[in-house]
Amino acid sequence: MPDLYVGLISGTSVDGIDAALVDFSDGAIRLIAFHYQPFGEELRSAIYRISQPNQAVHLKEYGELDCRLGILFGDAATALLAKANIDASRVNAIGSHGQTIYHAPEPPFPFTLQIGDPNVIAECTGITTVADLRRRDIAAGGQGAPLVPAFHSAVFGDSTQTRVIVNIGGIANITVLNDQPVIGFDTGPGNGLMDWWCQRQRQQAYDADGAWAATGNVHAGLLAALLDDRYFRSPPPKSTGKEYFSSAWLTEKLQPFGDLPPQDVQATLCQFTADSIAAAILAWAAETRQVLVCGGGAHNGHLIGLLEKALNVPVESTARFGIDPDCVEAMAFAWLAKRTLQNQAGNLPSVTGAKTPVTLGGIYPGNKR
Ligand SMILES: Nc1ncnc2c1ncn2[C@@H]1O[C@H](COP(=O)(O)OP(=O)(O)OP(=O)(O)O)[C@@H](O)[C@H]1O
Ligand SMILES: CC(=O)N[C@H]1[C@@H]2OC[C@@H](O2)[C@@H](O)[C@@H]1O[C@H](C)C(=O)O
Repeated sequence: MPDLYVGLISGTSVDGIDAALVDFSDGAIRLIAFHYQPFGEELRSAIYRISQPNQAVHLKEYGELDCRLGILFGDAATALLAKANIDASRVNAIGSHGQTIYHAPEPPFPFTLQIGDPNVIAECTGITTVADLRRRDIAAGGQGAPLVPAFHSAVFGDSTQTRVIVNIGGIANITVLNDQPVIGFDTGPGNGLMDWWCQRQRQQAYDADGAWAATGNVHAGLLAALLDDRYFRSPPPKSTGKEYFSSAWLTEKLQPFGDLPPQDVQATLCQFTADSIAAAILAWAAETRQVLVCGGGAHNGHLIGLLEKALNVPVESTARFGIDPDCVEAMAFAWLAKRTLQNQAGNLPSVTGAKTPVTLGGIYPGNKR
């Protein structure tokens, strides 16, 4: 009998909702269906606005967006199940990450905030919904992120060699898997700054395949300035977000290089992303011969080429292990929901820095009585 869970996430790129239907029966992890529901421009801007550091936000605006996203997450789950021709009553639970609008794990009052009201998701779908999956880890002294390394370990773990999983979303993170406790942390910007520059200069959501970056020249001075940041010098556990690596951060870094051609800036940002990921891998898994990439950055051939060059190791897609690179994060939240319902820990203290493993999230019951 299938053991079905749905995972839902909208990541830091704020492009839309990824929804995955996963079957965990017989100890396997099988993707049954995937659905992507893009956000419209107006919604993206509303999310951007509310996520700005130092932005005054009316509680009404916040509450409405929380509800609106709850409806959209519920719709995405419903569309996913329709695609798979699966009745909601057959799904054990939804694991919903929601949309991160702020991540500030620093003391004295660390917090992280994901919205997309799980009450609404449970009510719309009738399916028990597990959400708010980061804050218990923070309460236990952790960063609340990244959470996906535990899933990477379950799916890609191999104790005979060191394997590194790299997720390149808006922010990038790595997971180091071998016979030692899992290491995992955010390395810094993924596609986020390249996206912002591309949108500003070319009114395009992103630089497809890194083709525009490939036309520019890397500027050594700007590259050095970008890499000169305390985040890269600090050891894990660590996590970051677009609140830190923001457009304001980039604007300040660009200031002394005001007259650079825009394509050179893009080329340098792409090199910066590759170099900051490579430096993290070389610092914590220098021996690795196997690097697997997932997240949207896996489709940026120019970026992957730069990463391969910096590491001198082939960089392959997680597809090689049967997992579509665009589905990994959503599948992870299906997996985390199952852990929570079984009262099993979802965090890895070796990754997040939490004092103990903890069962993550809140449970919002569905309407199966
Ligand atoms: N064909 C492509 N060429 C280049 N880049 C691409 C391509 N397809 C997707 N991307 C990049 O991937 C991004 C989306 O990646 P993804 O969905 O993994 O991010 P996310 O999940 O929102 O982020 P995070 O993992 O930080 O939460 C896009 O914004 C774009 O920069
Ligand atoms: C706070 C937050 O939403 N963090 C994201 C973000 O996007 C990538 C990276 O930064 C990672 O730490 C995390 O997402 C994945 C799903 C994680 O928790 O592993």
